[in-house]
Amino acid sequence: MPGELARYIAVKGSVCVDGVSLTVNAVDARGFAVGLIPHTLAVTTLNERKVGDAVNLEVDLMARYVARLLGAGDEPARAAAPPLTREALARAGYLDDAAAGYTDSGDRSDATCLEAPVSEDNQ
Ligand SMILES: Cc1nc2c(=O)[nH]c(=O)nc-2n(C[C@H](O)[C@H](O)[C@H](O)CO)c1C
Repeated sequence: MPGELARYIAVKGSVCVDGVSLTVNAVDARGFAVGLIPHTLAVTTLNERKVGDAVNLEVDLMARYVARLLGAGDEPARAAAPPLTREALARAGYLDDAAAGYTDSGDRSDATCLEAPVSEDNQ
């Protein structure tokens, strides 16, 4: 796991692996652990992953907001989090779209996920 992502991953928090939302069960210095239920294995490509494969990781938006709020003066943390707006929260599923006055256009070009490739080299 790239070091810059480790700060955003916490037990019981969410992480996206190859686009699949998962719950973090454990974290240590080497990385994090998740459990995979049969449904997830059946309907995603995660059952094709082998030890050492590179995967796409996306960390939780709320974790990045917290890091941003706590990270005054920490430029990487501040840059990683988008501005905290009702629309951004609605896009991420934390607010009802209508209540936020936001209509989903389906356009994810301004998506707020922080992505990083993971390989054996940077674990
Ligand atoms: C939050 C979450 N956590 C897990 C998990 O820890 N393990 C797991 O196997 N599946 C989880 N899921 C469900 C998957 O995101 C879902 O099965 C896929 O996205 C396919 O719909 C979800 C939604």
